Amino acid sequence: MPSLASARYGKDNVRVYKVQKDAATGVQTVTEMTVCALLEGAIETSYTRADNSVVVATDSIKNTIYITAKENPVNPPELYASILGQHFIDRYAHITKAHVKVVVHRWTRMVVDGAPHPHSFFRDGQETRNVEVTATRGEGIVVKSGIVGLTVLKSTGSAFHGFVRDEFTTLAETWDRILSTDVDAGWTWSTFPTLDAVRDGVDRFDRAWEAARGITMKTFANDESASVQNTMYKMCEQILAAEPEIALTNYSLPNKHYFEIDLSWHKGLKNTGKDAEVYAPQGGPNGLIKCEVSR
Ligand SMILES: O=c1[nH]c(=O)c2[nH]c(=O)[nH]c2[nH]1
Repeated sequence: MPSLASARYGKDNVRVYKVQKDAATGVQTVTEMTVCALLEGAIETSYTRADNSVVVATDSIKNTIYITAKENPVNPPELYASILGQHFIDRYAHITKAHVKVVVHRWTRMVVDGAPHPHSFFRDGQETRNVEVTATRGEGIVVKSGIVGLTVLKSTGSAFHGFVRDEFTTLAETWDRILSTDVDAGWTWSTFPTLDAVRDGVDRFDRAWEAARGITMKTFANDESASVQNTMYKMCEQILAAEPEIALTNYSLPNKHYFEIDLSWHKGLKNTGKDAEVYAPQGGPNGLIKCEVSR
């Protein structure tokens, strides 16, 4: 006899834009985000017995996402996601858990003739600021923050040697290689018992995002990297040190390979080792290195 092992449902890919207008100065500030909200609770009968009386329509969930954005701050995204998640478990007695994901897209203010423009912005890269919140009745609010899609490259200052050599190995050891990745970094906060606890000291979220972004770039740039594994661990250690309320940090980093090209067949051109200048960037396969570091 089959039984429903788990279920959640809601609205995904809800695109939201909010503008804040400073009437005194005329300066406008914009936020664009993509929101997903999924609910769990006593909803089994909607799956097993066609009982829609327990279903908050996904259309209503979408409306709630807009209304919550209108009536509350959308920054920092950790606060907006927590307000939205808490709303669903407060409002519907049979909903016990709400999962909210917010992806914030970059709109960076233009500088025109040396001055910040009051209402014009540009997309400076595909990097997003991501937040995943789970609000559970009686258990508080779990918040995970992150950076996704920050593409970085260093042209030297990276090595990889001393790895296992056996009959499966063709890779040469290297003391100088290109290192490039798309940063996916996360940091999970100690569970907040209430929404008020999220609100108290709300500055922690922007501070941590700035710190994590800075640590990621500075460590990537300055570390004489022995491997992706070791460099990412150093990043995690520093993020934990920067914010006492962060319980866990994680990275997931593709190793985007750049292969040397032997051009010696053409007029003896030297383009390998210390003479390497022209490389072939690879699509795939790529390495994929992950870790989580807790206190
Ligand atoms: O930093 C690296 N870590 C690896 O595990 C690995 N494996 C590989 O082929 N190249 C690399 N580089």
